[in-house]
Amino acid sequence: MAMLGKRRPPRPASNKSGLARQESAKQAPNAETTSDQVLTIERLAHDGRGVGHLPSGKAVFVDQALPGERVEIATHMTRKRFDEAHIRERLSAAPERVTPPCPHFGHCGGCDLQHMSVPAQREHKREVVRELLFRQGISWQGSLDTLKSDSDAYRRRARLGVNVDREGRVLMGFRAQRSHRLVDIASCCVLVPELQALITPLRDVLGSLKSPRDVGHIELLATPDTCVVIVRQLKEQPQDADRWHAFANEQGVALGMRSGRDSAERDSINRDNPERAKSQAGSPELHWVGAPPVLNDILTLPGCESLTLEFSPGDFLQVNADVNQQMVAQVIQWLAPQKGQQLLDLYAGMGNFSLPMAAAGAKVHAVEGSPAMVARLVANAHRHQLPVNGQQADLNSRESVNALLKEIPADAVILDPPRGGAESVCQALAKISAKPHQRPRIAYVSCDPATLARDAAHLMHGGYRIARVVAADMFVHTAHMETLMLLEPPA
Ligand SMILES: C[S@@+](CC[C@H](N)C(=O)[O-])C[C@H]1O[C@@H](n2cnc3c(N)ncnc32)[C@H](O)[C@@H]1O
Repeated sequence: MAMLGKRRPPRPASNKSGLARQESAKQAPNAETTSDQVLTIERLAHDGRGVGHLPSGKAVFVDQALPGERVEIATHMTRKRFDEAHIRERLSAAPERVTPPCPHFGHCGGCDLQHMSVPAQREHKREVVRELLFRQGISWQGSLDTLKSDSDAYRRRARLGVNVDREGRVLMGFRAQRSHRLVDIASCCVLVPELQALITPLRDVLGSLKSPRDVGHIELLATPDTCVVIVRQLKEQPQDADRWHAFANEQGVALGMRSGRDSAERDSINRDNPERAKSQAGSPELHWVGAPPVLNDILTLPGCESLTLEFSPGDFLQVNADVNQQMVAQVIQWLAPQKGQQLLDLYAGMGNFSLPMAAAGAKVHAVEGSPAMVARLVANAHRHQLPVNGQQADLNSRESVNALLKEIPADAVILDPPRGGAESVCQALAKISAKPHQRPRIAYVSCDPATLARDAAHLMHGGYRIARVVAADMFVHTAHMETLMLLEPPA
């Protein structure tokens, strides 16, 4: 169902815009007042911006514009090959346009697609997958369904920046799009309800602090049994500590403090994972106020007892619990592990795929880069008495990957890499020197369809074929997505 045509040269890991390459940019002089043009939007870019063309043929990426709309634009950035603009006046509206549910949409950079209906967002994401595969010479003619949740209030983890402006007002929120400017928020409709309920009390406590300037950011996390608030306190302030303790008691949340200056330490495994690197790199040690909470994720999958996975605050956690369970169920359904089959779970984290696969009968060898997460994964498997072997390895290293594939001949492989993808692993799997029918089936779970397409092309050049593709709407109202792909070895 997927045809492999002439292949374009591999593209670098995508930037968020899906544009071919970063170019030097110039702020358009007086763009706000002088550069008004009327355009018809032709299509959506990967990041959800509308794309139109000036009479000269130059492309323009327009914030919050939808295909078919006529818009008068104001250019805010000019580049050599394209401009970037926003809508000055919308002259017509596309049928997919809806009123954004959040009052902060357009200022806050947390969401980029709230002006589109959710079905249209999902169609756009499916198109992105098809197009990125096509760019790698892969024409996917098969179905492309979407795993989705009924609720848009999905985000069980968030990091809110804190700042004090020139007038002395305390701001708490997310960064504006393509900017470091903090947007003050009074609500956030994509957070799970337990975290939404903390926004006003957090604003109140921040407003009552003697030194709000000494708060860097606040991390929020909701598990099935508890809510966690971790405060990054840049300088210890004992008088403010009391206020935080009172907040934790009133709200019934577990409170952690990271106080003091950043250390210079960097966790090398986080280099490929900017989100986690940001939240962990060099942060001072975490101190719990009161007893440390036990953080659990609970997987309830069809035909399987529920599985409890314990984790620590800095660990990778799939942000949308409902869609995550559907992804795990999908991978189990595709690989249909038989008793005794050997499975390799690569980029295994705390065992989100390893444990359910072992519970379904497979012998699992799980590989993860972070030593702390390997320990967590092994402990989680041990608690459930499941046959999971944990190994720490850098899966970007060709030597490690080649040794691993030689040592553990697998019936099936799960890949769930960070945004940079799993190029070394896929290049090695493409060259594996087993008889075709002994080569493993591969379930690839990706958070960047551009690197997935690149890696799928490597596998197809090694004889693999794409059997199934599914999009997972893990991050509703944003241009981010997960994509699942099943690749079969040659018959
Ligand atoms: C997208 S997460 C997936 C985790 C897990 N499969 C899950 O579903 O929760 C990617 C994982 O890859 C790990 N990782 C990042 N770079 C790595 C590398 N070079 N080698 C091995 N693991 C790496 C991260 O620590 C993280 O746990």
